Parts: sequence; structure tokens; C-alpha cells
Amino acid sequence: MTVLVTGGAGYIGSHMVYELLDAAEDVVILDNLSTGFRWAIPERVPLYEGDTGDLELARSIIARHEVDAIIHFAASIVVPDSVADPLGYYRNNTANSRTLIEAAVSSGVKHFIFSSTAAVYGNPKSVPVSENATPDPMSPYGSSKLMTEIILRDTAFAHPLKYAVLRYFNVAGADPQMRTGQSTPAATHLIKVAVQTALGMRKKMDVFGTDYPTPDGTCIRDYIHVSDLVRAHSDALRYLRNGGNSATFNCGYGRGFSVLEVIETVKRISGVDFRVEMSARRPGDPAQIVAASDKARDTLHWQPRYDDLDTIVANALEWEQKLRKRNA
Ligand SMILES: NC(=O)c1ccc[n+]([C@@H]2O[C@H](COP(=O)([O-])OP(=O)(O)OC[C@H]3O[C@@H](n4cnc5c(N)ncnc54)[C@H](O)[C@@H]3O)[C@@H](O)[C@H]2O)c1
Ligand SMILES: O=c1ccn([C@@H]2O[C@H](COP(=O)(O)OP(=O)(O)O[C@H]3O[C@H](CO)[C@@H](O)[C@H](O)[C@H]3O)[C@@H](O)[C@H]2O)c(=O)[nH]1
Repeated sequence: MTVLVTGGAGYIGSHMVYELLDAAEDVVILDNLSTGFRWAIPERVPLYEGDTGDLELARSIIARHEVDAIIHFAASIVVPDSVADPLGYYRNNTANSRTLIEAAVSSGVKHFIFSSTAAVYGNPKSVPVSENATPDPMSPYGSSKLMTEIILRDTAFAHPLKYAVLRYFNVAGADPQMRTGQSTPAATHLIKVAVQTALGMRKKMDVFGTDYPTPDGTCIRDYIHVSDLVRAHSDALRYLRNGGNSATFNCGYGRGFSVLEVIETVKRISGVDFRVEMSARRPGDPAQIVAASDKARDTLHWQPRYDDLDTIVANALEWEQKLRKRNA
């Protein structure tokens, strides 16, 4: 039994590869290296440099490695880019996922885990938001992921494929053993940007919007440590292999932090009082989004180990320092 990880050379996918290797699973990776890195994964893991939209390639990997489960991370992930290039996002996130699902079904793969996103909820009417809330994405990125969720649901109804859809909230931090981390140079994520500013890699950073209906006026998000996130995938894999039914799970801790709280934490942990400017709202940002996470805890027996913003920031900071030395 081998697990095929698409997007395994990317930020979250590379953490998944290490998590699977730590559990003595056989792993194979399909990644086109558009945003991922060969060096992010150990050399002993087979990497097929190719596209999830290549049906024959996916089929041949599945056959050659006797793949029983696919964990599908490969995607385009920048929300504003999806607004500028919706067709590109629907191709990569929806059409290519459809092809991969076809490869899975036609090759007899029984288990499929899909990286979805809290962006499918849009601006939720109430928080914490549960999996039963009606999805209402605010961007082509969110819509492209929701469409794949629907393709999976309908396919699993017609074929012997069981899936787990995992809707990630705000993923941050790095492997506590520092084997991998978030390495995309132009990342836009808050914790990465704040850490880079603390390290002097940016002169200053902006707070996008201070007039939201939240206690300090800045947006609230549920930040989940990447190692806890990939552990939820292992739990989902075990659940599916044990005969669990197809289901959708939020992946967040159920606790929100404002942008200002995150920045204060980065300043405290780094010991650097870097420059922060109050700026206009960034289009498309929901004011507040926090996960109801009971379903993953109850059904998958998911037990987070790093539910602590200080730890997330400390790991992100340590990784950024390591990355800077590596790229120097
Ligand atoms: N980072 C977050 O906060 C976050 C939040 C919610 C959901 N997600 C989802 O998690 C998944 C992984 O995100 P990430 O942050 O690791 O991004 P990433 O850009 O670091 O990783 C994506 C990987 O997929 C590869 N890839 C992209 N398109 C491909 C294709 N067509 N064929 C083969 N490989 C392809 C890239 O080269 C890269 O290695 C994505 O599906 C994303 O939508 C991420
Ligand atoms: O320099 C910055 C960067 C971000 N923010 C704010 O920080 C918050 C978090 O932003 P960011 O880290 O970019 O994450 P989100 O926009 O919440 O989106 C992330 O989390 C979503 C799930 O909630 C995923 O779907 C997306 O892929 C992922 O980028 C938002 O209010 C931003 O406006 C700033 O104020 N300044």
C-alpha cells in the first residue's frame, strides 16, 4: 500500500510526506514544481515531476506503486490571483482535480483525501462555523475548491471511492524538527510576512483594515500549526482505511486571533519591535472566521499537539532563519 501525495514538494505537502515517512508508510509524490521544491523532500521518496491534469501519468504512478490512497494538495492557492485569473484557477484546482479523481476511480483507488479550505464558507453568518454551514465562497479560489468537493461527493456516490474533505483554516508554522517549512519567497500569509519583517527582510508590514466589527477592528482568524494539520490527514487516512464513510471536516483549533494579536506575538517572540502601518482593507477578506472543530476531534480522534500561537510563531521564525541561511 502506497500513498500518492500530490503537491508533496509544497509547504503543506512536504510536511505530509515527513509525517507519512515517520509512520513507516510508502510514499510517492506527483508535483510539477510550479511552487514546490525538490529539496523540500527526502531524496529517497520517488518524485514524479508532472501534472495532476495528466491522466495517463497519474494512472501509471498508481499502477506502478500500488497506490491505495491519494492525498491531493496540488493547487494554486493565492486568493487575489484567482480573482485576476479565474479560468487558470478553475483549470488547476477544479479541472485537474477532476482528472486525478478519474485516474483514481479508473485505477481502483479506494481512498481520497482532499485539501479544501475555509474559503468555501466566505463570510460566515456566525462563528465558529461548522461543516453544516451553507458554503458561499467569495473568490474563484474558494469556488474552485468547492466544485472539487462536489465532484468528489458525486463520484463517491457512483463509484467505490471514499473521501475525506479537509477544510483548512489558516495554516502556519513549520516542522518542529525543522526538516521543512513554508519556503515560497513571495508568500502573502500574515505570520510569514510578520516573521520576515522581524528578520529585516521587509522594511515594514501593513495591517489590512482596522475598521472591522471585531474587538480591535482587525480581522480574526483560526491559525493551525501545519504539523497538527498533517496529523489530521493521517487520522483521516486511518479512518477511511478502517471503513469510515466519506465526510467533510474543518481543520482549525476553534479559537481566533486578530491581526494585531498575531503581530504582537511575533514582536514578543522575536524581540524585534518592527514597523507596522495601518492600511486600507484588502478586498475579499472576511472579518472573522473560526472553525468548529469538534467533528475532526470526535470522528477522526484528532488530537492537536501544537495549539499555541507562541509555538506556531516560534517555529515559523526558526524556519525563516534557516531558510535565509540556506538561500544566502
Ligand atoms: N496554506 C494555507 O494556508 C492553505 C489554507 C487552506 C487550504 N490550503 C490548500 O492546501 C494545499 C497545499 O497548499 P500549500 O500552502 O502547501 O501550497 P504550495 O503552493 O506550497 O503547494 C502546492 C504544491 O502543488 C504543486 N502543484 C500545483 N499545481 C500542480 C499541478 N497541476 N500538478 C502537480 N503539482 C502541482 C506545486 O508545485 C506545490 O508543490 C492547496 O490545495 C491549498 O489550496 C492551503
Ligand atoms: O501583510 C499582511 C498579510 C495579511 N494580513 C491580514 O491577515 C489576515 C490573514 O491573512 P492571510 O494570512 O493572507 O490568510 P487568509 O487571507 O485568511 O487566507 C488563508 O486562509 C484561508 C483559509 O481561512 C485559505 O483558504 C487561504 O488559502 C489562506 O491564504 C487577513 O485579515 C489579512 O488581511 C495583514 O493585515 N497584513
